[in-house]
Amino acid sequence: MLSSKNKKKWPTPTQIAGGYSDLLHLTFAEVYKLYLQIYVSCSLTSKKLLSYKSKSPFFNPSSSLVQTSTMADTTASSEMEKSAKIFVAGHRGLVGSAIVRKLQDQGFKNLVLRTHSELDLTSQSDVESFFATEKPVYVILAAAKVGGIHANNTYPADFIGVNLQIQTNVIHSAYTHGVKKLLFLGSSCIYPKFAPQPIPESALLTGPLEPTNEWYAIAKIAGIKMCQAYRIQHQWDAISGMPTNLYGPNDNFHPENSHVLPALMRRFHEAKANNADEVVVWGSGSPLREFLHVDDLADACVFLMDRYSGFEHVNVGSGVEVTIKELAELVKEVVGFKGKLVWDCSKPDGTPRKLMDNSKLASLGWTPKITLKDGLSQTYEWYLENVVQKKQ
Ligand SMILES: NC(=O)C1=CN([C@@H]2O[C@H](COP(=O)(O)OP(=O)(O)OC[C@H]3O[C@@H](n4cnc5c(N)ncnc54)[C@H](OP(=O)(O)O)[C@@H]3O)[C@@H](O)[C@H]2O)C=CC1
Ligand SMILES: C[C@H]1O[C@H](OP(=O)(O)OP(=O)(O)OC[C@H]2O[C@@H](n3cnc4c(=O)[nH]c(N)nc43)[C@H](O)[C@@H]2O)[C@@H](O)[C@@H](O)C1=O
Repeated sequence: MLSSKNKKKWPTPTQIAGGYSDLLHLTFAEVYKLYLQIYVSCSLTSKKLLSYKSKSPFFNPSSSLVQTSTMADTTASSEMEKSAKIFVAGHRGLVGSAIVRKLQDQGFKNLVLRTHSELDLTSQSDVESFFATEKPVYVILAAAKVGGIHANNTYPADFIGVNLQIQTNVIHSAYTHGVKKLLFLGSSCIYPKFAPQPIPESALLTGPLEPTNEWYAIAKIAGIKMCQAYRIQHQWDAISGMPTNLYGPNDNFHPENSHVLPALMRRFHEAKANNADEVVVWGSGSPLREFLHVDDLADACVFLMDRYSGFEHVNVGSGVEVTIKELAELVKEVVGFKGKLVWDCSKPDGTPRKLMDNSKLASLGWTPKITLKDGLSQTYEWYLENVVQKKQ
């Protein structure tokens, strides 16, 4: 509310109209009317804005609404019970499979898992009856339409549509059927193309997105906002983690639709196997990317489920970035390809740099463990055993 103290400092309408009527070549009455219109409209807007600000955690995280609604701001979290039923959505993907490994390592035995063909998460009625029947206690949402720069750029309708459907169905049904806590996973592409580096969580919605993946990014931003909205309105414990570029076992090694790291691993491997002289790499090689091994991400996801219950999403990165050229040289070395690199500049570079600011997660007590070099060697071994040998 505008205080009466502030109001008294304003000149009276008569003073204003008298002072400006000559200057503006208007009659005293015209200036007086104009002033009153501006004054009324400004004070109404201020009142509306101040009333919104006093209720909104975006403007005022310590507002009374936030204080009385325990879920809207950060609250104490408790560890997941080892016997609790946990639904890991997308358990056969890169992230979901790593989360299942991590949970099993930690002694969680009551996991509920469904393949895409057993449960299509884009079907609202199927998701609804799954939750009604299974009644999981915790949900980790790692099912999504995912792909690299080419896939994102080529299938924008799928990337926005499928992701909005999956996350809306799962988040809403999880809430409706009494799930205790849900973790939603977004991606570093939610941030503006030219965000400050390293990118803090607060950079969300501060500038235009990278065009090659804006459709996917908009869906992911909607997921974060949906979790926040359910926290505010329903005091429900939905949290969001934003992973950087990931890699590891069970990645997608498709030649066009995958992310850069698995794409290059496959291309270098096939070039080596075929004694090729050169390998084509997309773009200029100058973009910077931060890579995190998926086992580190899985560890962070379980950590967040156990220890974090906050309104704001949390970045999950490695803190280490390389240029695409450096990455290509590293993958080439790990695979043992001896030929040369050729750059295809007709392909998009995407965002020039996206290094996450990981200080929030670090301050909670989590840090990554796997170096890029070790992670690459381990992933290549996995690729040889699980993709190459299975084809033969
Ligand atoms: N990979 C990366 O570099 C990054 C990933 N992330 C996020 O992590 C999460 C997981 O990604 P990732 O593991 O890489 O993706 P994957 O493509 O490896 O796995 C996605 C999983 O979701 C399942 N899925 C897709 N659509 C449906 C559907 N309609 N119904 C049921 N299941 C479905 C897939 O099953 P199926 O294969 O059978 O279709 C698959 O198991 C996503 O939210 C993604 O945004 C964030 C940052 C980086
Ligand atoms: C995780 C994140 O991943 C996507 O964003 P991205 O980081 O741009 O993803 P990318 O791994 O596909 O490319 C990284 C860089 O690498 C270059 N590059 C070289 N050669 C190949 C190549 O052969 N394949 C691919 N894919 N890229 C190549 C490529 O030109 C680009 O400069 C989002 O769409 C979205 O999915 C998302 O959130």
